[in-house]
Amino acid sequence: MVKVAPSILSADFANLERDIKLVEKHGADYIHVDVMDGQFVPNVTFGPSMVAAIRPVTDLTLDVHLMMIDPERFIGDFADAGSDIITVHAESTPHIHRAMQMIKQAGVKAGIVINPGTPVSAIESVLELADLVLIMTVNPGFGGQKFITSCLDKVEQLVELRNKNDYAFEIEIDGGVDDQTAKLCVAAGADVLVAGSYVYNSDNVAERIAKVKAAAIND
Ligand SMILES: O=C(CO)[C@@H](O)[C@H](O)COP(=O)(O)O
Ligand SMILES: [Co+2]
Repeated sequence: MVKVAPSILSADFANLERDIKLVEKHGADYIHVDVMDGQFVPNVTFGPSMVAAIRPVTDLTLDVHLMMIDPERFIGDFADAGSDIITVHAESTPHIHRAMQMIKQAGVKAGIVINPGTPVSAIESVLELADLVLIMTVNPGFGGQKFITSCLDKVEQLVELRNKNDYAFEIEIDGGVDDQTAKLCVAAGADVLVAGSYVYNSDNVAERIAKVKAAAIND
């Protein structure tokens, strides 16, 4: 069954502990933490102290998505804060291989992520280091945007590369996931689906998580 990673970007920041426990109770697999620096993306969110604050609140995997310029500067801090996966953008540093090495050396799972405008070929040389490959299906910076279907071609390419080379990374999709787009993601070969507004902007979080997971069963 596909894993679901609710993004706390769409949670109630004044009630974050409650909102994290709510999705944990209703079948979430990871907690997706969107870190934005106001430079790589036109929005500002959390730093390492937020990861440290939510670490004791949940046993779920903390899946930390760094949308920041030169993320190498903060990998140690995010690792020390209790991140389980740290994912860096290929577009965010000239030293992406070093950034991935640093994450692994810190004892954390290493993720690589590409924007809608970046091809899979840009990350082929670091796939051997990756525990997770994240495909953005919106331009990063905000929740609640429309899913860009053409990005799913990249998921199919990654499945092929993983098979051909015996890589072990999970394929995660982020942006515009709902009960309908989730079916397309699963059909393309995704293992983990981030869902922010679809899960949290609802009175029935349990049903929303169940509907995303059901995408794997219906297809
Ligand atoms: O990384 C990002 C946005 O940059 C995401 O993780 C969003 O938080 C997903 O939100 P929805 O598109 O699911 O509302
Ligand atoms: Co994200």
